[in-house]
Amino acid sequence: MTSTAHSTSSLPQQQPYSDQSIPVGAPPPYTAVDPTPEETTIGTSDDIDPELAGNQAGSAVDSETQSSPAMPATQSNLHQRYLFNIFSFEEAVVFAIYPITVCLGSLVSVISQPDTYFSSKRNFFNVIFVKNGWFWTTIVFLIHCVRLRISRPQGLLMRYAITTLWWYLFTQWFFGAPLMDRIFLGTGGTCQVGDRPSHSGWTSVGCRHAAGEWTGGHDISGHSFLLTHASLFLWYEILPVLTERGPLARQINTKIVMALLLLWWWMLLMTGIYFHSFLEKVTGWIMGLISWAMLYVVVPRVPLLKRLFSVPGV
Ligand SMILES: CCCCCCCC/C=C\CCCCCCCC(=O)SCCNC(=O)CCNC(=O)[C@H](O)C(C)(C)COP(=O)(O)OP(=O)(O)OC[C@H]1O[C@@H](n2cnc3c(N)ncnc32)[C@H](O)[C@@H]1OP(=O)(O)O
Repeated sequence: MTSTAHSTSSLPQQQPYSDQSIPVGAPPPYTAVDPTPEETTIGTSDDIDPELAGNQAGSAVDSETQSSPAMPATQSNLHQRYLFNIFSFEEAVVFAIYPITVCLGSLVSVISQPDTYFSSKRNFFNVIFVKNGWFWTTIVFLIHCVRLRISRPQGLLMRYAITTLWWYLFTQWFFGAPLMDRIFLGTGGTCQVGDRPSHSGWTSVGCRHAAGEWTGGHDISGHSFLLTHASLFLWYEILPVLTERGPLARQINTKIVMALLLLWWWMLLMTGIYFHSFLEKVTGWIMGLISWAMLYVVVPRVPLLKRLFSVPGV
């Protein structure tokens, strides 16, 4: 995600993603306006369809090795990065949304906790959407992907696989009980049925089935985790499309992704107001950063991994 300066005399149509409706030979919609010999593009060459890139995509231009010190000041400012070179401006904003929301929700909860539709665990959006949150995130991610024209989809599949794996290990199964339940039990938590610890209470799901009370340990907020984890994944996949402001950004597919992101944000705010302690929500948020940090912060800085995962926007 570093700013890139490609010599585009041989790469006239590099773009992060291609719209299938754009004819071959049409002007490149996702390159910087006012192209210069040192035109700036967003996206890895691995994502580019060779058809649209004039069969030059295979020549894998590495954005880090190609960064030109001679890049015009106006363009380099446009792609300025912040905080140890981790964030572009848009990424910093997206990243900040979630800790701010957790803090805001927690602040509201201290002031007052009004009884509303969303204070009920049985509310429609919780039961249908968040409780099946990875399913919906997957569907919406597919909706985003089907309109992209990507020459080598392995990177995209691997990014989804890693993100899914971390969700699975943390919330569903980690060689037995999921990580979030192991942390709860390891910090002194038990499943109390009546006044006795239950033997079926090795997982929060098992405890619920035994009509027990999951109590005593550090109960990391699964909602805080899932909503942060899924949102950062979707944001980082869609940001290159949004920041280019091309035709893809106006497609219904983009709007569907944004609608789910809005719902995830709202539900995180509700979690902030009505559920868990502040520390449990903060640790949920931190755990929700792990695969994002790996895929979108570490991977782009290791050339081999960067090529393997072809992270968009990098
Ligand atoms: C050219 C290509 C073309 C391709 C075309 C292809 C087409 C293909 C078509 C189709 C393919 C489809 C493929 C799909 C594949 C999908 C794969 C999957 O992913 S399947 C898995 C789905 N499973 C999930 O998604 C589970 C997600 N849920 C979880 O992980 C957990 O439930 C989690 C982490 C969300 C929460 O766990 P907690 O609820 O037990 O724990 P806490 O968050 O700590 O909450 C404690 C209590 O507080 C409430 N709470 C917290 N925040 C709340 C809030 N905001 N509102 C209400 N209640 C809240 C909770 O409800 C909970 O209550 P209480 O214990 O249940 O009674």
